Amino acid sequence: MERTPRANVELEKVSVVRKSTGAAEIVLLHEISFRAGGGETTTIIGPSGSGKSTLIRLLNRLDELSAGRITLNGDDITAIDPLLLRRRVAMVLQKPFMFEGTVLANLQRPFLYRKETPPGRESETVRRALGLARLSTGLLERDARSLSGGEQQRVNLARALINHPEVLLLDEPTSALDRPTADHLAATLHDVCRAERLAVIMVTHDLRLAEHTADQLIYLEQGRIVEKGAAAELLRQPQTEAFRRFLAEPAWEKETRHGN
Ligand SMILES: Nc1ncnc2c1ncn2[C@@H]1O[C@H](COP(=O)(O)OP(=O)(O)OP(=O)(O)O)[C@@H](O)[C@H]1O
Repeated sequence: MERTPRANVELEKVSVVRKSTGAAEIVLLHEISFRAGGGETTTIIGPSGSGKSTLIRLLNRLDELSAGRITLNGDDITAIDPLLLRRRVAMVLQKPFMFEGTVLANLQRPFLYRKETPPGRESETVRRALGLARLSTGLLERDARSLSGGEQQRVNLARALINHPEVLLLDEPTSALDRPTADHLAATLHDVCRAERLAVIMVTHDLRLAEHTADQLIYLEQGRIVEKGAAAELLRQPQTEAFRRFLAEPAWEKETRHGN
């Protein structure tokens, strides 16, 4: 079977500055630097409005940076065609999004979009994607919109993985799911990341998800990295008062995203 190449995403002093409604400029991200490697999960946490979604959206060019550089295996991502980039850097959003039609039609969608022959229900491509997302083949003919939230999020994951991406971006992947479903998805993500040697970069408010899946943890406040390091260590022993306070807030993992 095809082996996904080991990815290496590197951000060097990445800043994002936008004009606010007046003439003033606002800094959404300030000189963010980190490396995310294949087979590892990098989890980004921080208070609402700290820039987490902006950061993750830079990585497949849904947003553009103002300064600095992002490379994928050494190549500047601005030099990669955005459609090709999004094939290499797949994304799963907070709310599952299902196109009209069956689960199979949803999995075939990326191929049709690129005007390629879609893989059939018996193909290795479809079976592999279902297997990675831990979905049963019995669901293939079901109307995708009739599935439960957890099943839909797994179809999203299967659709994201069907093109053998090198990087998987996840923006609050469990926030629309109940606790047991979220825990199952977390276990799946952990296994997929290791098995496919994917660089997983995830934004979450879910402390359990961070504890169970993160290798590297990044804590953002007001667009700046406040803490960065091995997740298990940082969660056990925060280095800054700001992060300690954030972790101690009882409500932070229950908070849901607004906007975007
Ligand atoms: N294009 C833009 N122009 C001006 N301000 C923006 C723009 N996009 C985002 N912002 C602001 O930048 C800040 C960071 O937004 P972002 O969505 O990245 O935060 P977040 O950490 O993901 O927040 P949450 O956890 O609430 O989703 C917010 O204050 C937001 O209102």
